[in-house]
Amino acid sequence: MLPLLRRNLLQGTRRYATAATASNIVNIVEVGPRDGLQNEKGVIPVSVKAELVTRLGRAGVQTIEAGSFVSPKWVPQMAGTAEVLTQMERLPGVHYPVLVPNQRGLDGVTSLLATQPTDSTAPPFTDEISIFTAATDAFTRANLNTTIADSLTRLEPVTRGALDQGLRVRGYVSVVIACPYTGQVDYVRVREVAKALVDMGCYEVSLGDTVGMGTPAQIAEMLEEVKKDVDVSLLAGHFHDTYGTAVANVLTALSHGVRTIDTSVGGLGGCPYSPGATGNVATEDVLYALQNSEYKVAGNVNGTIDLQKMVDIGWWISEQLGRESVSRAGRAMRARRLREAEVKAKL
Ligand SMILES: CC(C)(COP(=O)([O-])OP(=O)([O-])OC[C@H]1O[C@@H](n2cnc3c(N)ncnc32)[C@H](O)[C@@H]1OP(=O)([O-])[O-])[C@@H](O)C(=O)NCCC(=O)NCCSC(=O)C[C@@](C)(O)CC(=O)[O-]
Repeated sequence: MLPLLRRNLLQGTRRYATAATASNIVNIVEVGPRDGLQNEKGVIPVSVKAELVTRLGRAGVQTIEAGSFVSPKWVPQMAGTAEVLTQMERLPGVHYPVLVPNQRGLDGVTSLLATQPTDSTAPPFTDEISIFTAATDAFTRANLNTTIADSLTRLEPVTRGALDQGLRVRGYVSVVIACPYTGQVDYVRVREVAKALVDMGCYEVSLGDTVGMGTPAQIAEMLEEVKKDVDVSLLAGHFHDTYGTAVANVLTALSHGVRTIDTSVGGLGGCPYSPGATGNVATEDVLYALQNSEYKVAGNVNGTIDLQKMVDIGWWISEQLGRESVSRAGRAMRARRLREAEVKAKL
């Protein structure tokens, strides 16, 4: 326990001790620029991706997953992440994690960091990587071309290498409820993989309902299983909204002591290896749902994240992609604003 505690302190883990003493502060990890955009069919210019990250930072988001150092043959939309990191505005104290699947990905991050002038007072291009695996071999094969066991063996030296150069490491476990290839998932497997990632050195493990099929009852059961081996303060929830249960799943996770939630502005996204899955729960929907609740979302605009700005960003990026925002709160708030403007214009 002690080495783990020390490592988490070093890595600046999002903090509180146990569910019983959990604070009411909710941390948002905005994954729109990565999970949101990775599934797009068309090519998205680097300038648009960089502007998206910049806008999210200005809206008060404290952690923004900025892209991936993965094979462009596997996920073409994430090509150019190094350029995104150099072009976007980087704000002090804001984390910009990037997804890394292997040593080659970490080498890309290391090379980029080496180009940062040593006398620069600007925040680093990034201070965090995210590694990822899954709770089934079938999904791991589709996503990483290997098994769970091999992925963990590969990721161990990557994690060590990242920690050695002072980077924080976050872990993902995909398909924690259902797998698009093998169906219902064994939550014991989720617990084992999550524990392996924590033991490896991850300061936090994000549990992904990749397919977006999970119901609140299933999320609760899965979390209670994982919590047998992993302290809830080290867990995050990552819920896709395919069946419309994502906000309910967020509330369930919070009631089970989870205090970090991955969200995607405008409800962008899907997973290239989970056919039919829709985007992550929309950031705007989570911010809206948590208003006037016992929870307070952490952020850098008046101590929180600016919901109106997020609605505008959700619409802006959706229009860049040639469609409308799918955030329910984003749509309703914009419609209301337009209606009010019309009424005012008639006066
Ligand atoms: C891991 C590999 C590379 C294995 O793929 P592989 O084909 O077994 O690997 P390889 O070593 O044979 O490499 C294939 C080619 O990719 C290159 N390559 C190899 N590595 C890199 C790298 N890091 N960056 C750039 N290029 C790379 C490598 O050099 C080679 O190029 P070639 O010789 O053919 O020209 C591949 O499977 C991969 O990139 N997978 C990433 C898939 C991915 O990004 N999925 C989406 C993210 S996960 C997700 O969305 C779920 C999550 C996190 O959101 C949570 C949830 O919702 O559940």
